[in-house]
Parts: sequence; C-alpha cells; structure tokens
Amino acid sequence: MIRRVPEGAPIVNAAQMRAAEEALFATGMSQDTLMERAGAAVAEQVSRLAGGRPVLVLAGPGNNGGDGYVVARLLAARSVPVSVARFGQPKAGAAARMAAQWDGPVCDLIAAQPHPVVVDALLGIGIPRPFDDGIAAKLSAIMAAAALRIAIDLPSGRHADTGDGSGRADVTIALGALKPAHVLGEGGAACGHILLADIAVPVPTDVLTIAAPVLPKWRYDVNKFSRGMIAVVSGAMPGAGWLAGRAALAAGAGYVQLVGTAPAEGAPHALVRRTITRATDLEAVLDDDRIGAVVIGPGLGRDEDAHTLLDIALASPHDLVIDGDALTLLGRSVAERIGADRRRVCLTPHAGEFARMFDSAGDKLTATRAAAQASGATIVHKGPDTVIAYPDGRLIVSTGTNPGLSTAGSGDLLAGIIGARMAAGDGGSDPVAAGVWLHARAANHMDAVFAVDALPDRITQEVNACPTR
Ligand SMILES: NC(=O)C1=CN([C@@H]2O[C@H](COP(=O)(O)OP(=O)(O)OC[C@H]3O[C@@H](n4cnc5c(N)ncnc54)[C@H](OP(=O)(O)O)[C@@H]3O)[C@@H](O)[C@H]2O)[C@@H](O)CC1
Ligand SMILES: [K+]
Repeated sequence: MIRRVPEGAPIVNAAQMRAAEEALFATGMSQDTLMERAGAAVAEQVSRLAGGRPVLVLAGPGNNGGDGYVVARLLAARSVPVSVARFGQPKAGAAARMAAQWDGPVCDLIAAQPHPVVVDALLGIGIPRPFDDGIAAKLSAIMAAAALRIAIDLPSGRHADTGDGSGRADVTIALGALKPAHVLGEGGAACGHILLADIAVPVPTDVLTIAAPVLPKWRYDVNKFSRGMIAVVSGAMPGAGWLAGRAALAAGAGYVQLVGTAPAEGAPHALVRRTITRATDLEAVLDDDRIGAVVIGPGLGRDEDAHTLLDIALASPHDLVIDGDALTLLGRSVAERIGADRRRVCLTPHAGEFARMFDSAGDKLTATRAAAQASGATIVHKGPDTVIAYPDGRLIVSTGTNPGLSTAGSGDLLAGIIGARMAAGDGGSDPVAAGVWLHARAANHMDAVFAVDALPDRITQEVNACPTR
C-alpha cells in the first residue's frame, strides 16, 4: 500500500502546535470555537469515509476526546448512526463542555461493542502513557474488528514528536499541521493515509512535506549543454554508474558522460562513454566548464582509484552529487573535505552512510538539520522517510513512497536524477527536492515489485507531466 500524505504541508512538534494555539487564543478566539472547528473538519471526512456504516467514537479524557464528542454530535446531526465509548472523565474546560453536549448513546470503553467504523479520539498530542492491560486488550479487540479505523490527530498511544508507541489507524486526520509522528519511521507508517484538517491555526515552520516541483522552462535556444551536462564518475562496479547516467538522461539532462577506467560495455547508446586509462585522467575530463554537475559514488568502490577519483571531483569547481561509496570514503571528514566554497554539494546517504559521517543520535529531523548546517551541504537522508536538509535550516520530508523502491540500484538512480536537476539551470523549484519527488513519484506509479532498470522511462513521464516556469 502506498500511503497518501498531503503535499507541502507544515510539520510542527507538539510544543510548537500548542504555542500556535495559544497565540490564537491570545487574539480572543475561544478553545470551544477551535474545538468545534476541529470536530467539524473531522466529521466531514468521517461521514464521507463511513459511507453510512455505524460509527463508534472512542473519546478520551483530554481535548482529543473533546474533539471526539464534537464529531459524534455532528455525525448524528447528519443522520450517521453513531455512539460514543468513553474512556476516563473529560477534564474540566472545553472537553467537559463538549462531552456535556453529547446526548446520544454512550458506554464505557470496556463495555463497547465492535463497530465497522471506529473514530479514535482517545489521546492526541498529550504525552501518552501506556494503557492498562484491560483497556489495551479491549482496544485491540475493537480495532481488530473494525473495517476502518480513523484517528483524530494521532493514533492514540503514539508520541507526537517521535512516533514511538503502539497506536495504528487506516486514516489519520492531522489537526492544523502534521506532527513528526505522521512522517517519521514506524509511527508514520502506523498512521495510514494522512489527511490534514485546516483549522486556520497559523503555524510558522520551516519544515514541510515534499510538494510537486515546477521545473525550469527551456529557453528558445536551448542546447544539450544548457539542458544540463553531467559527468557521472563510474568505478569498480560500472553498472551503478550506468544506472545513475541513465536516470540523469531520463530526468531531462542534455548530455551525460559516463567516465571511468572500466570499459562501459553495454551502456545505453545515449550515454557518452569516456573510458580513461588512469584515475588521474579524470582531471582533464572535468576541466570543462560546460559541466553542470558531477555525480560520484554509485559503484565507485573504495580502492585507491576510488580515492583518487573522489579527490579530483572534490578539487573540481563543479556542483557535486555525492552518493554511495564516496560518502563512506568521506566519513567524518566530510565537512572539511567538501570545503566551504560557493558550489552546491548534495550528499545522499542512507541511514548507515549517514551514521558514518554524522552524529545520528536523536530524531531524524534534528540530526539531518544539524548535519546540513555542519557540512554546508544539502543532505538527502534516505529511507521510508527521506529527509532533505538545507544548510539554512529548512527541512523537507518525503514519505509514503512505494516500498518497492528499497532495492539495489534505486539510490544510483536518485543520484543521477538529482544531478540532472541541479545541472538544468535556474527557474524552477529547488532541484534536490525536485529530484527526490520525481524518484518517489515514478516509483509510486510502479507495481510493488519492479526492477530499477524499468524506472527511468517512468521518470521521464513524470518530468514531462511537471509544470515549467
Ligand atoms: N489545544 C486546543 O485548543 C486544541 C486541541 N485540540 C485537540 O487537543 C488534543 C490535545 O489535547 P490534550 O493536550 O488535552 O491531550 P490529549 O492527548 O487529548 O489527552 C491527554 C490526556 O490523556 C491522559 N492520558 C494519557 N495517557 C493515558 C492513559 N494511558 N490512560 C489514561 N489517561 C491517559 C492524560 O493524563 P495525564 O497524563 O495528564 O495524567 C491527559 O489528561 C490535540 O491532539 C487535538 O486533538 C483540538 O481540539 C484543537 C484545539
Ligand atoms: K487519537
């Protein structure tokens, strides 16, 4: 299943969400009004998704439970069959006032009967404590019997900032903004499809989910160099370099050179093969100011030649995409090796490579942002939750991608696509995010199992479908 996650949506942690709500309350808005607004947005979605099936709302003691009582009332007003299973006494304030307005069927959670549609309003962004054994068993029976589980804000039991915990849902309706739990790791997967309810709470943040890119428009006099000339440095395993080069062509590059000491037999004809006799010959190949970006790392190996090739690429003035073995060769000296000059450097580590270069303790958003700021590079920290961090502190998260992308060669394609977009010139949206989006989008249009050799054609279709500016 490919999870749907809203594009270009803000992501904030629980403390930031509370601060945003407090700022709104300080302008005179009441908590009841905001809760009514949240409940209305959720009820609208639940009534659409339930399709007339009976709904059970599980209402907890906090404001998440308060939202649940509003949802129950608004569903009943739409003639949806609905009842409430209460967990704990609603706390004083808006939650208690909303509970008092529910005059429909209600029972204690422990006595609840199975329903086809369950709305989980037990716990939201409050810090969750584990449920006691009886409640946990009842909850899991109710959830297992439901055909559709819709969580308000978070699947109850998940920690908003980390996603740790045990709740699950088929659909999660995030209120006001996404939280890290919606996008990171196992917690993200546990949320199912994510809908974002706009409850008009301004949430200032520089962390967003990825959005469809706008690509730069070609000038009337476009040529193969201005479309983007890429040098893909190929190493001990030339197949990886071919994949990167093939993906660069697929993503719109005008001229892709595959440079390496191993003869590139069998590579697609559209790739310009430059077989060099010694690794040091790379210097002459890169002495070409038409080159828009150099991709190095896929299949590079870690031998002496690999070191030489990487040294030469780093010494060149070109924008760089550094992937695979080249990341491992850089290791902890990445910041000093890539230097602080004005060219753009993009590093594309998976979790293991990231840990060899940077401190990976803590959550992925914080660790990736710190790494980008320390190195001055844009970092694509790959995984089921790919985090792109820019040196200025911004973060973009790509999640919900076809798990079929987790295969050897997939990262080689990504490096090539990003290289192509970096070399394509200015005018569109950020080239690194564009590359990540194209890669994920192409994969989402494939079946669950596919060979990466088949992906470039799909990448081209995605490029052609993108708007230009
Ligand atoms: N702020 C606003 O105006 C708006 C907020 N909105 C909504 O509010 C939600 C946040 O509300 P919230 O802060 O009340 O936290 P929430 O997660 O509902 O409850 C925490 C409570 O649960 C309790 N508890 C925890 N674990 C437990 C356990 N195992 N067993 C028993 N109890 C347990 C915990 O108890 P404690 O640990 O404090 O003893 C605490 O009392 C947010 O997600 C959104 O849905 C929207 O309406 C928009 C307007
Ligand atoms: K919930």
